Amino acid sequence: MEQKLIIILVTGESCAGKDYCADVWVSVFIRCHIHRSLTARAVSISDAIKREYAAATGADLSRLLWDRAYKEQHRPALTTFFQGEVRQRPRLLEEHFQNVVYGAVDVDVLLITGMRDEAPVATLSHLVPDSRLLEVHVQASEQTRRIRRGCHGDGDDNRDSNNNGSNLTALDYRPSLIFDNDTTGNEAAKRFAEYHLLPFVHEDLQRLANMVRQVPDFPRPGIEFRHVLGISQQPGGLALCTSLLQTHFTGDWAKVDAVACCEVGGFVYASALASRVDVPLVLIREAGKLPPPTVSVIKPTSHITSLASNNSKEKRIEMERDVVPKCASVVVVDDVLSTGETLCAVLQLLNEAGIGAEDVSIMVVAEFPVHRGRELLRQRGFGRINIQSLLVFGGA
Ligand SMILES: O=P(O)(O)OC[C@H]1O[C@H](OP(=O)(O)OP(=O)(O)O)[C@H](O)[C@@H]1O
Ligand SMILES: Nc1ncnc2[nH]cnc12
Repeated sequence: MEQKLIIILVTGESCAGKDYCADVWVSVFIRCHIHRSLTARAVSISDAIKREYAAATGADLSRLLWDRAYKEQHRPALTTFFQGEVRQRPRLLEEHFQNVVYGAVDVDVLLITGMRDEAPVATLSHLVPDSRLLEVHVQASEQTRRIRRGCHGDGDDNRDSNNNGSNLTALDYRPSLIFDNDTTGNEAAKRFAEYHLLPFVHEDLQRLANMVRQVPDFPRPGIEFRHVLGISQQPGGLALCTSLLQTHFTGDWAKVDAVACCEVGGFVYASALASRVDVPLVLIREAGKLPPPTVSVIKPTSHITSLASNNSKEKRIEMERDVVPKCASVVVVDDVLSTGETLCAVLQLLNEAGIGAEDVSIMVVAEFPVHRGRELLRQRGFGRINIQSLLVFGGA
């Protein structure tokens, strides 16, 4: 497969069925015929701490991994050990995550269970900048989980018992996808994977990626520029990109009131998409170009503009104040997400116009995780917004 590895973090409360679902999804990827032959594997990140605990205490590792009663006996000591390690090694999660990923360089799709940390895509994606990192949150009702707890284990581990109760309402961020795992059997999980996960390995995404020309040493030596806007200059490029933006959106276009975009790159893809889904545009321009009344905010320079020009400095952007009703549902579309400064400014501007983060989704054509845009958005209070990207690129 030419596309890079996809990493899916399968999260959720204990006994929601994370390990079960991860195994079902592995089999869906392996059997899918969209691609010639995909390899997929599920790995539990919490095995690492069990390994370290066994080495430190002499406990039997294979029984810790496979013998539920034995693991239960060791649970309090394992939890204390884990907490002590986290205190001494604040980057324990990153270390374990990287070890799991490096241990699976041979697979195309890696599913990681056993992770209970806040907003893992925002905090970890820069560590795997060439890969698409997704979080699928598996949830089940209290009653279902109680029944499952009685029947079988679900990879309950020290992270589970440490966790301060991550049900979705308590999450102050938004997982990429949510799977309701309340029914018995694997049919619903299979359908979920076919509908929501397989699109990420569809060849059309690779076709789109192939339309992005790489330009070495532009705009500065050492930068491998990806000409994302150039997709629209390729034969069929704009149509393909528009159709992928439409189909990859996890919301319902019928409930969207407007597509918002910031000049200049955003205008190209947002206009084509808005026309296709028949939704009006909200145009955001540099201050002084739109007629009053407007609202405006400061926009710091984007990553690429700050590299391109020595005297680049922040500007104001604005939109017409009454172009979209307050509390309307808005999808923000941009060509690139890199540092996230542009999207933060757009979200602040929408907020000035009466559109809160709860009514906004974001779609970008390409994301550069190395610049940690998702983390910036989260730190600025936009962590609950759904951000979807068609392409993921590493590099500077
Ligand atoms: O995440 P960020 O670091 O903010 O980068 C992303 C922004 O960079 C580019 O715009 P730019 O400001 O360079 O202007 P342009 O669209 O007019 O080229 C791109 O169109 C995005 O809007
Ligand atoms: N390498 C790159 N190419 C194009 N746009 C970018 N934005 C951030 N990094 C970029």
